[in-house]
Amino acid sequence: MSAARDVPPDATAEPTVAEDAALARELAEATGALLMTLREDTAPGRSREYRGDAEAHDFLVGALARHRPTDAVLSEEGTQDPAPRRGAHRLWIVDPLDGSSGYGRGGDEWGVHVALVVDGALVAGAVALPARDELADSETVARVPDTPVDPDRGLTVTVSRSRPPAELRRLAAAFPVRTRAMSAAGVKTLAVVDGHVDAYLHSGGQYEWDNAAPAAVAMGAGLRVTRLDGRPLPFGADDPYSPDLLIARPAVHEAILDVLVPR
Ligand SMILES: Nc1ncnc2c1ncn2[C@@H]1O[C@H](COP(=O)(O)O)[C@@H](OP(=O)(O)O)[C@H]1O
Ligand SMILES: [Mg+2]
Repeated sequence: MSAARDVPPDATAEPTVAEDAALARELAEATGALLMTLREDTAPGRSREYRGDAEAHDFLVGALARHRPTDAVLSEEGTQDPAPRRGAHRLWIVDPLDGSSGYGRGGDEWGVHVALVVDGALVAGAVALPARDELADSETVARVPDTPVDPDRGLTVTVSRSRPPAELRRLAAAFPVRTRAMSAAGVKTLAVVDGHVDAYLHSGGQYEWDNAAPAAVAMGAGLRVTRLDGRPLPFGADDPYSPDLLIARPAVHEAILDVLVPR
């Protein structure tokens, strides 16, 4: 009997995308539960925020090491040295606690992000918003209907509460724009996925851990996710800086890019 036949057919096979998305969901939910318990056990303030960041990171990265021991991980709270993840075939990009200052204060606009990039392409992700009882993953999220833009009604756009994008003014010159300020990238993204707003627009900077899992869920829902010039978001770069983003259903995405990127 050959050595190859001693190995069960799928023993060395990679997990499927559905298995990776299910793991992302399971770990986002479990990390969120840990953060809910910590929030109940601590007083509002910076100490709760710092403990949330650190304890969620330790739990999530530990769980990934057990479930996917050979995969690389980029976490907001982990090492910023790109060497261990450079060129990784499979790279998990996680934000153990996005919207950490709101978490520290005791609000509900915060979340847990878990995403997987394979050979530089975003393939799966999950976002948990535990204080809002929301959990979504790229495989099971419902498709958003691509309703056309009504130019008279205009668009509702969610933006950072603390750092609203300068591009809003250019949009508002083209059609009526109502803005909805929210904290945390996952909160804003799920507001688009749930149809509460038409688009999430951000500029002025972010990091791959802020938008990888939200982007995966949004793409799973049939939304378009790009930079503000229409190029794809970067994932797996040595520098995890991610300058800007636009998440919207295709008809809205096109209408906004028509304004922002004169063609
Ligand atoms: N201009 C900027 N530069 C760097 N990070 C930014 C940024 N604007 C937003 N972010 C990050 O993106 C996440 C969502 O921000 P916002 O709530 O303002 O939309 C936050 O992550 P953290 O909460 O994990 O730090 C925040 O730090
Ligand atoms: Mg973040």
